Amino acid sequence: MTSHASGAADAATERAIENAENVIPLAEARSGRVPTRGYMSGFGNEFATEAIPGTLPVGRNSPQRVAYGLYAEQISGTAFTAPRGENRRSWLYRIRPAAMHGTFALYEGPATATFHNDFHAGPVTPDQLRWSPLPLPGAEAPRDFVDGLFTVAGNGGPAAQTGLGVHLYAANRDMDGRYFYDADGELLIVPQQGRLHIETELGVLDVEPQEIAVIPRGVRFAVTLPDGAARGYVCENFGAMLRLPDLGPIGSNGLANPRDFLTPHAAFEDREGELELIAKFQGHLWRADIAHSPLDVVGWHGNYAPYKYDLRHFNAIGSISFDHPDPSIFLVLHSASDTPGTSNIDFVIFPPRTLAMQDTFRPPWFHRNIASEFMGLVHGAYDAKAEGFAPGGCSLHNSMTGHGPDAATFEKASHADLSKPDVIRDTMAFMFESRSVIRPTRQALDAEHRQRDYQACWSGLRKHFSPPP
Ligand SMILES: O=C(O)Cc1cc(O)ccc1O
Ligand SMILES: [Fe+2]
Repeated sequence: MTSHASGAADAATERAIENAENVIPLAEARSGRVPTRGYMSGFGNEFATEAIPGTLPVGRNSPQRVAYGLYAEQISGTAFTAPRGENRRSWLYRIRPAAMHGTFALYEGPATATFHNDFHAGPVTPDQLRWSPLPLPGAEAPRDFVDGLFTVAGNGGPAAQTGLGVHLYAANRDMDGRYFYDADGELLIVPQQGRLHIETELGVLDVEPQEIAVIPRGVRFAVTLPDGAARGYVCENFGAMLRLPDLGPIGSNGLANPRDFLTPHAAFEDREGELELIAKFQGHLWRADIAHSPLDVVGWHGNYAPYKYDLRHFNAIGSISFDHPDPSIFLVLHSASDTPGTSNIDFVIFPPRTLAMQDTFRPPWFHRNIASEFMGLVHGAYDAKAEGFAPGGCSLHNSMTGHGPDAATFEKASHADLSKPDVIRDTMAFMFESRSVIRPTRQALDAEHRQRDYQACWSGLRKHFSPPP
């Protein structure tokens, strides 16, 4: 595969390529020979990046002829007339426009049955639910990132443009010659095991467990697995794009800091062949032939772009007096709803931190919330669950369903020595929280890896009541 200069390139183009100091071709990126390929720092910034210098037009977006014979194409992620502070769009300068592909037909592959938005219209159980990790596929039935997706739960949908899909992935095959885009939702990818090398139209994201990747609606990408196998979680956001929360009295720093969000430089491949484009559109998967790689954007500018973030950079803020605060202090990103303060999705993490609160039950309290909570564990142990919540596993506590520390955690924390701080190391749990009930899918309820005895973790809570005589 060559990454630049197709046979049709004219002499000026060849010269520009030879002289380029900033050429970051996808082939080299893929080979790992550009380890510090580099990202651009900031959240939602107006970025400008070109893999071949001179690609971006100056002073306009759509000149009569784009440099090097490229096509100009806009991708918008918000309404044209959205307020300036929320408006998201990018201009791509590419070898061929996104319009060029074969006719779509419904996809018929492993993911057809497992990756969808059928959030089970029937009665939804108010029980607490928990699952062990999704097993990795065997060598006899390899799955790539798309075919390895398994929908656990969700609400709303692409037609309503609100809600979320909660998916797991377990994969052991590269997407080779196969490209995917999701028109239904923005994808928040939370790797749990194995690195992901994500080549997108707008550049390459390399993510490892404890980092996240966000791919906006519509952006084409392919995933390869440097470690041979990978497992993790995906939140498909049907609503407003994820953004950083306001900080209120915390001030101008803290939680996830904007400079730690990284957007890739432009990188492209100039590849032709019998390739495949998979689209997710209105809850179904579609497939089309495509005779060239759609990852052919040589330069782009704008604020609609994929990014990654290392959760270990999260600046956790907590109580330094007493009481365990609400988990909203751990909010990384949220998708707003039409009701102020009530998110479509809150993405919350429980990172390493020190608990020093006095006269306080330090782990999460027993509670029932109006919001619904899907939790996953990327690494280590979670401080509300002594056993059973394994890395790669997940739990679902829907609206007004009682939950909290298991019996072992309650006994231990009720008698802990509070004169010393608890230094919680080596942990990374997270929550996709939603204002609406997160409806488990039929396949998740029936799955072998569902822990049907989950409620037993609270059955050992003894009666301690001893009223005064
Ligand atoms: O259920 C959970 O473990 C998540 C959670 C954590 C916390 O510290 C307070 C409330 C809450 O829902
Ligand atoms: Fe909770």
